[in-house]
Amino acid sequence: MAESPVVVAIDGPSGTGKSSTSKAVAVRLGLGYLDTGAQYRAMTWWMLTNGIDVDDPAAVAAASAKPSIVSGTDPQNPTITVDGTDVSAPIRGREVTAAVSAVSAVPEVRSRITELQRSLAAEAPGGIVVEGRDIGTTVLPDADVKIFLTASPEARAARRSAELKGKEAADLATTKEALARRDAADSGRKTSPLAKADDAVEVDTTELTLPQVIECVVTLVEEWKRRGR
Ligand SMILES: Nc1ncnc2c1ncn2[C@@H]1O[C@H](COP(=O)(O)OP(=O)(O)OP(=O)(O)O)[C@@H](O)[C@H]1O
Ligand SMILES: Nc1ccn([C@@H]2O[C@H](COP(=O)(O)O)[C@@H](O)[C@H]2O)c(=O)n1
Repeated sequence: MAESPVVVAIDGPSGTGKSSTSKAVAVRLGLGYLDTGAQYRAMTWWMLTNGIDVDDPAAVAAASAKPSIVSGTDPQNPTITVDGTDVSAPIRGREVTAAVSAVSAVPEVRSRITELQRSLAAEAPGGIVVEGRDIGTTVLPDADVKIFLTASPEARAARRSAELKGKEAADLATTKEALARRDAADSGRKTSPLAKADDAVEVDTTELTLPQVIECVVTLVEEWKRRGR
């Protein structure tokens, strides 16, 4: 008999390893993968490209229904398009990163993107790993397994700097400050802030390698399956 789908929610601040872990867990367990940060980045890219003032919540709200954002959920090849254009590269740029917390704080943006996330999760045939900031609390409060990843600010800044080396790299202190600023904005917004769900398992990844974090999450999902779903 085919196994029923499992829905895994992975939340946490920036640079804690959500994307790397979620993708690898999805591949290991044969699940879909959804990067919800990419959807907020895609919305932000569209606002910037279309000359919308991202610091004007009313202007962002009024435009938020316009772009068509489509996410592909194959963990081996996650995709994101806006009005048919592949935006996977530009959404990672400095301009989008600096503006995304302002755009994602707008309630109309969140309700539109939350709707997309819920339909993708419901459509995933064998189950899905969804990563973000509010998946366990708001988007999928009934997720089967909920994880909240953390890591020290130093470890997160070091990881991000290593990742950006040779691209848009800034010094470690600047990177740490930028991460702290984004986390503060994401945790402090009124609508659906970054938060750990009461029933999420917190995993501090500061002293763990990426393969150890992946193993830990796979074990939690397998334990959940063994308990009889
Ligand atoms: N446990 C770990 N040890 C060392 N490096 C790690 C670990 N987990 C992730 N990394 C590395 O840290 C960087 C950031 O990881 P990742 O993009 O998965 O984090 P994230 O939580 O999704 O960040 P964001 O929310 O900003 O997208 C990547 O280069 C990744 O390879
Ligand atoms: N569930 C989520 C996911 C993301 N955001 C916002 O998007 C930004 C970018 O996320 P990354 O994971 O790609 O770094 C993030 O800083 C949040 O502002 C969100 O609000 N909810």
